[in-house]
Amino acid sequence: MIEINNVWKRYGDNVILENISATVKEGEFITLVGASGCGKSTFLKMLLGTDTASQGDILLDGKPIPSEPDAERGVVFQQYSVFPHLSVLDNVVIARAFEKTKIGFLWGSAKKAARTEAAELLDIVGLGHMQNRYPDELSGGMRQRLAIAQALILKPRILLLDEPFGALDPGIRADMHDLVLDLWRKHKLTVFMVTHDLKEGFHLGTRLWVFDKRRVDLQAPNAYGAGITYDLPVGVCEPELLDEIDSSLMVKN
Ligand SMILES: Nc1ncnc2c1ncn2[C@@H]1O[C@H](COP(=O)(O)OP(=O)(O)OP(=O)(O)O)[C@@H](O)[C@H]1O
Repeated sequence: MIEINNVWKRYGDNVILENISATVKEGEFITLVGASGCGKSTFLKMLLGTDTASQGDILLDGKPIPSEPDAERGVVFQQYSVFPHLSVLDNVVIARAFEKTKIGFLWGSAKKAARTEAAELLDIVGLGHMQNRYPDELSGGMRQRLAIAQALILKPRILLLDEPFGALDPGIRADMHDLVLDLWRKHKLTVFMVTHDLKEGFHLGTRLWVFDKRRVDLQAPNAYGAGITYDLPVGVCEPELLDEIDSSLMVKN
């Protein structure tokens, strides 16, 4: 489904990502971990289409990934991306409205259908009872549920999650894990999720990627970028390897 071929990303002389190659099948759930600033978000942006590779290519079903975001790729960021002046329900409806009309407004039966669909999704993410409330009345976990509902109303095949639960308490995070795993299975999504938490990476999904620099020049710290140093199936990792990765990330984070 997705082929990443010798992808490099540079900003000026600063090499961020270096020679990344990987193949991802439909339905995989990949968690990405790596030191702060190593280029995980940049990588997600290239999958989303808001940033482009400096070299190499990313193919989706054999074709270059579209250079603009589209409904195939839904995204949820750590920073809440909700509209404060709209109700919870309208925040989900507007995501559909922008997709359909570019001006973010629906009429008649299209509006009714979008409202029904949005209400169903809010039930699924556990916000059915908050439909008429406003974002500032929601907790952090609830706002992330809302952001997930906004992404899902576009029926994406690929869900990109950039540290979506980083700001949440551990108990709420566990609930969100269950939600994301449930949605992944039910909607047969392909998921890429950035996390700072290696344990979260090993708990969720099917495959863990560790981003790190393979080579370092102390005189020129920006001369080399990060690659995928570990590509591991989730759940079968030796505890020693987990410790090894954990300590290498702790040194750099
Ligand atoms: N538009 C840009 N122009 C120049 N440099 C950029 C730009 N976007 C990101 N960078 C740089 O690219 C590097 C990687 O940033 P990125 O946000 O991808 O890292 P990250 O691994 O997601 O970090 P964190 O875990 O802290 O969120 C950083 O050094 C950042 O300053």
